[in-house]
Amino acid sequence: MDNALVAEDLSRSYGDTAALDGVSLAVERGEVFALIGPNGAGKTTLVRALTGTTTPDAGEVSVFGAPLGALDENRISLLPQAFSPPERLTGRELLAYYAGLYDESRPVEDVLSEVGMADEADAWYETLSGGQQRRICVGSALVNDPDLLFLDEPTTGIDPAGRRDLWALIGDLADGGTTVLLTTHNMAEAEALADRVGLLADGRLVEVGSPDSLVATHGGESRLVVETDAGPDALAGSGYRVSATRGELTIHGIDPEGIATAVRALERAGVEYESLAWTQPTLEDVYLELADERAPEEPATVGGAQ
Ligand SMILES: Nc1ncnc2c1ncn2[C@@H]1O[C@H](COP(=O)(O)OP(=O)(O)OP(=O)(O)O)[C@@H](O)[C@H]1O
Repeated sequence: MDNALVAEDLSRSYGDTAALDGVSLAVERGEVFALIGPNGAGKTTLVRALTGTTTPDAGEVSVFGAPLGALDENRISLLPQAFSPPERLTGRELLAYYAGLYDESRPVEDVLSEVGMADEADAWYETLSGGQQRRICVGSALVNDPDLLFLDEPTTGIDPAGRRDLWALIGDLADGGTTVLLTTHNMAEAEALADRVGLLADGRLVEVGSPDSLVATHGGESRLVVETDAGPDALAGSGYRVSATRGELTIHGIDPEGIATAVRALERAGVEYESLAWTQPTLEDVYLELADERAPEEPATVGGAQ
């Protein structure tokens, strides 16, 4: 396998906190790998250990087959989560400043247009909106045309249209052979971009797989969500597994071909509803299941097995 990045048994503690607890990971060349996990799981620490911006207590990192210390810095780039650029510079000047740090760099104008900032390029960075600033930050990570790009929460604060533009840009970079490792709290982002997703929890990589395989293994069942004031007993005796939250009944385990029958059961039971939505499990369900961010919700079984 042709790996861009290999980490073996990385550990990093801050006092009593084990931010990384034996993380091993390999990312193939040209792959987009998304790290997800709750606040404090260790994602930023892992990115920092992989880029040499923090030194792990134990473990090894190699990039393009060489130890991190021997790497040509022109080949990698990091968009950190927190970015404090020099003050009193415009977006264009900032990108030119970062471009000047490399032996070879891309034309600043090209990068400005890629991140959608060509029109605001002459405004001072500190006067830009949060999302516009984040776009300039993303641009600063692209000026050296890296082979391996680390993006720590790249789209935080960016509006939905801008986020889609950045997803397209990241997709294009990957299609062009750039390896991308990103962290995100946006599961749609991970699902849209990543070839593989790794879930970090308490400093450990607890699950790695393609979005589809993770959803198939951990996502749970398809379901029909009914917007109604009816309670969970409304379908008693029907054999459906039903759970209720305020204003909603969820009928679990409904495949597309079972939708019509479930709707007839609702009508037979006299359940009045505002809307119906059939949903398939997503990466968000996987996340909630694996990261255990909510108490497990056991659907009440009404009237026996379906
Ligand atoms: N410089 C530091 N000093 C002390 N503790 C730290 C430091 N950096 C990280 N930690 C701790 O290490 C743990 C992992 O933090 P990290 O920032 O890597 O998590 P994260 O998954 O990136 O979180 P978030 O999603 O909130 O950005 C946390 O408990 C954090 O408080």
